[in-house]
Amino acid sequence: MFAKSISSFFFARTLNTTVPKMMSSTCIETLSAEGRRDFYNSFDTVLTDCDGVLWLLNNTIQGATEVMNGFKANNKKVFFVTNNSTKSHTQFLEKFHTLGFNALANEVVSTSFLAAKYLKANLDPSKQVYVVGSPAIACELDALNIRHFGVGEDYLKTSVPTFVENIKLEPDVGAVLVGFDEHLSYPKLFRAASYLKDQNVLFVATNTDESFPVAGTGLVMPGTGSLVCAVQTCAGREPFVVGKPSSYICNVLTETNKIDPSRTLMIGDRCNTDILLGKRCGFKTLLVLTGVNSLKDVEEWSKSDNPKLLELVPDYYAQKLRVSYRDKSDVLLEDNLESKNPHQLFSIWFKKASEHDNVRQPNAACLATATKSGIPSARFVLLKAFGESGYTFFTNSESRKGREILTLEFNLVFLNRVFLLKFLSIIPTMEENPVAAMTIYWDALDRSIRIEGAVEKIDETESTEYFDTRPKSSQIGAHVSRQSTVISSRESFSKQNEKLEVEFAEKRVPRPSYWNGYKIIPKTIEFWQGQSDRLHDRIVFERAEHAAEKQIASHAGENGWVFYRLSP
Ligand SMILES: Cc1ncc(COP(=O)(O)O)c(C=O)c1O
Repeated sequence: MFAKSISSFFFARTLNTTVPKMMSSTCIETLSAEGRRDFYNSFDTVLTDCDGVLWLLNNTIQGATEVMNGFKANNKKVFFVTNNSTKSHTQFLEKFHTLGFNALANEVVSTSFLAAKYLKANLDPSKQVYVVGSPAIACELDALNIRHFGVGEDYLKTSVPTFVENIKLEPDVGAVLVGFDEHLSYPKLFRAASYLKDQNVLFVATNTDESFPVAGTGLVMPGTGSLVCAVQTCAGREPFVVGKPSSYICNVLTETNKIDPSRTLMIGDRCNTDILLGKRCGFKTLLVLTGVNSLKDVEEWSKSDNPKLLELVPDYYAQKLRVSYRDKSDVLLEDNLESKNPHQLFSIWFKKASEHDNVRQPNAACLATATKSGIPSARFVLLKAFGESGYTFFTNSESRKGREILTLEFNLVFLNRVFLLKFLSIIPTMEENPVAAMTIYWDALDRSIRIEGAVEKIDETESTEYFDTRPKSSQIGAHVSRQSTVISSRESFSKQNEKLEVEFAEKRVPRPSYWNGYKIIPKTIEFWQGQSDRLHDRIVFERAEHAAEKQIASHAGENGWVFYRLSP
């Protein structure tokens, strides 16, 4: 039978990502390949949030490393911006490397680092900092020679009145810095509020993330925002926040880097920190749905007329970070083609398309035919088998394509005088031109394959065998439809269908003689792959004898094929 039957692919495939439409956010995953390319080329700097975008706790979110490393490989400037103050710069860098991200020290921006930087610039050097926070903050303050105290346990060991009687405040505190502190206690709040009573004491907070969902548990982890709020309430003052959504981060980044806001993308999972930062700084914003906020949140905000909520709506959203563009290193090179036999290469590409969630019908192929005088026509058919012996599709031989690809077998019949009259009564003019071109395009993969060659009718027993495997409704349809002829109405056609359904209810439906399989015997097979920078790849396989005739400089393929590259 068929060299490689692909019948298993054609019925059962459904698109399993149904992405709702929104008024003001664009879903990246539903953009065309061209649209994704335009999006990809619209920025050259990327700021990404970490937790919820790149990882969840200590586990990388699948696809994130490829995307981030791909940005860098494509010469995009990348900054990893996290509100998490519980790790020092060095600890973050270690985490990035352990999880496979190619991060450099100057690309990692954490709030412990930002807070230390802010205090270095604004604190009187003779003063010290009271820290409600983690050892990571202490580490960053040490690195900039800023004196500090307060990190660690400080629990109430006596009654409150005794504590109040005995408390001693340090005389030279110039700032109170609040970050994530697992030892937050009444004495710490007491001290912080008391230092902040002096309006000259700076009040700095790393970030204000309220809480985090603990994935799959229903638990809520209080974030630094709740600690900051406690201090803020008793101190009666608002802090200066260094973390997202404060644009302080951008001031720091632009000190040493040239950043064009209109060509910068901010990626995040939380809208009131990540997306808001992007909006405030004039960046493009992309929300990924792997963390805090959901599409439902965004949909609600988009409908609101509250400007504060509308500001949280991202420009783009995606289910997750994944490679939807092509990395510069992912090019088709003559030396590393997955096969030098075009049929095998077709098979490899076809398998990939078939396994892709967003390719609904991998075997839909546009078939172009032409009349003898060269008038072209094209339509989609389903490719049912492929391989060395040809690329097979089935059709009604009396349809327009059927008449145009009228094969040698019909021509011989044509020479027979008896059949001549019968034949001419079906086809008034001679239209045959038994060559065809077939093009497949897989948008989700940004790949296309073009096949050109002579067309042959396949053996009738093969057509019957395949016809017998089709659903009964399709078999009856083949009898009802005199393809490409004019019909008076849909109704008359449906009636005929109903009639045949009754007639064949208990019977096998025979293959109509005019329903046949055809195969293109490829002379050339071109493999096209889109590239983000528009330098697309085109590799053409051609039978060696034809290429030799044309004197094309080519590479040796397998099984009598050669291949060469065409300019895109
Ligand atoms: C204490 C703390 N603060 C802030 C964050 C938010 O980090 P990001 O800005 O990377 O989402 C986290 C995430 O784990 C955290 O644990």
